[in-house]
Amino acid sequence: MRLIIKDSYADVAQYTAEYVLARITEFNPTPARPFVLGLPTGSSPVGVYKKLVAFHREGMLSFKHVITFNMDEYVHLPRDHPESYHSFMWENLFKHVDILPQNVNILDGNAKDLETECTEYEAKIAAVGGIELFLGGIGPDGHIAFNEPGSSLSSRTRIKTLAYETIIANSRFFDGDVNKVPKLALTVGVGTVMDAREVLIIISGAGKALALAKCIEEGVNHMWTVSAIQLHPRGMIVCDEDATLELHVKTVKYFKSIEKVHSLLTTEGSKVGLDGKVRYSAGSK
Ligand SMILES: N[C@@H]1[C@@H](O)[C@H](O)[C@@H](COP(=O)(O)O)O[C@@H]1O
Repeated sequence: MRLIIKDSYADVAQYTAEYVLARITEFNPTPARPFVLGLPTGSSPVGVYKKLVAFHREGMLSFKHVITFNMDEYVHLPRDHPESYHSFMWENLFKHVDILPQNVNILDGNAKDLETECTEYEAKIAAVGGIELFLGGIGPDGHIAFNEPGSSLSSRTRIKTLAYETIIANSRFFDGDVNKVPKLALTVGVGTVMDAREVLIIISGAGKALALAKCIEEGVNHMWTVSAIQLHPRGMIVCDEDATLELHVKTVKYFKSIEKVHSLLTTEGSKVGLDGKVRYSAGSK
């Protein structure tokens, strides 16, 4: 697993958006071979979405052949409620880019039969060949999507009762009133996220520091569902310095050194040696 540590949230957003841009660009999606992208809501991806919109406006990125699947949605919150995840996604990303509405998939928390809605969601993901890249965030208790502590690490899309801690955390979007926060949600499972060919989790702020430490320095554990990423062949966490507060200095230095060596292997980085000295200048043999 890669842990990329950036100075600030702004750098996390920039890095993640550039990563998504690069992956879609190199995939070169077509109608017959679309790029399938998993997406989160919450404050963590907001800066990423702003950058993706900017790339689109600059003509660098098209969503024409991108199919998206969102992670989750509240149950029985009207779709047009300002805090529904439908509203969030259209406001923050979809209405600003050229995605085809029929390519947007968000669980319907008002479906007549919620269980069927979940089963069909999994079937839809499978029908388009699975998810290429799943972006995610986490809650302070280390949950991905709405996979609260204790969720099975092989769980699939289903109805989930929210943990009290999550209800409190999300009350900031509902006038600070816990009573207004829906208590149930539909969510992809940990297994659904981990089935993606690549998983990138954004973690920022001191409030997520304990969860990051549990995920990086301890074992895979259903009480910190994000830790399942340790088993993923292409898992990556992009975090800011604040989120590293609970990590050992040794851990932070280790992952930073890995990224330093990694950047040396790229064309740009290869001009500078591990000692920081320029090995050759552009144009030299
Ligand atoms: N279901 C969502 C998660 O998918 C999200 O990762 C989390 C963190 O939100 P934020 O990024 O605002 O901290 O919020 C909710 O619980």
